[in-house]
Amino acid sequence: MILCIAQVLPPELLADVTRHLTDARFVDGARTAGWHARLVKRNEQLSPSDAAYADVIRRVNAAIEEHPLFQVAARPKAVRPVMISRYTAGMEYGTHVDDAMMGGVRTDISFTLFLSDPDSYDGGDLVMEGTGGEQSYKLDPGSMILYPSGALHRVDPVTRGARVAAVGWAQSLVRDAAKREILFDLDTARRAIFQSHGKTAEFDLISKSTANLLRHWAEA
Ligand SMILES: O=C(O)CCC(=O)C(=O)O
Ligand SMILES: [Fe+2]
Repeated sequence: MILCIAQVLPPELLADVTRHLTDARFVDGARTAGWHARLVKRNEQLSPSDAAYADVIRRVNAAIEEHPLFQVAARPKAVRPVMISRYTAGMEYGTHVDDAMMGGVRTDISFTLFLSDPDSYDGGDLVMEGTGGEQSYKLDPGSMILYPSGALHRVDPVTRGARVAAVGWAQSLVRDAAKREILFDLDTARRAIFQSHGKTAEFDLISKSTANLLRHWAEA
């Protein structure tokens, strides 16, 4: 399941993070890629030595992890600290698959939280390369896409301006993407029932099934 979530960063936090990043120190991004991805990775990343680094990462991670849709779509067990990446003109990240393990975390879900205004740069689409074709994404600043870490993907070359984004990975309590989608659908349905009819008997039954499936499937 690929899911786009709008406004994960509230406008004040987005403005704050963007301001911090304007004159922050970025370093070559190749150092954090696996050996094969390194061959096609041409970008920059916020340096851990930058004064704003710890604060930016902590606040962006908190906003992502607190978001109710992220919680219900990802069922996170562990979330890696985000990397802040920047692509200026000529930079790209060619086709690759993300490493399966990062710092002891199994990567089930990858995510990109876009930070730049899409009008401020050309190119830089995140492209998912599925067996059925390609799908491109370029979201508004503060919005995030979640996608399965097992999928081939790339970032198209930036031809003007700069594309800045926070990228990260999560291990899910529910390893199987199809099971996560069932739980997500059930949760969405029960919330819709609650919105329109309140805490009905149907709501209780779907809530019971959602909770019991999670009990079956969660690897705590
Ligand atoms: O910036 C993006 O949208 C994705 C970057 C990416 O694929 C990665 O860092 O592994
Ligand atoms: Fe990637």
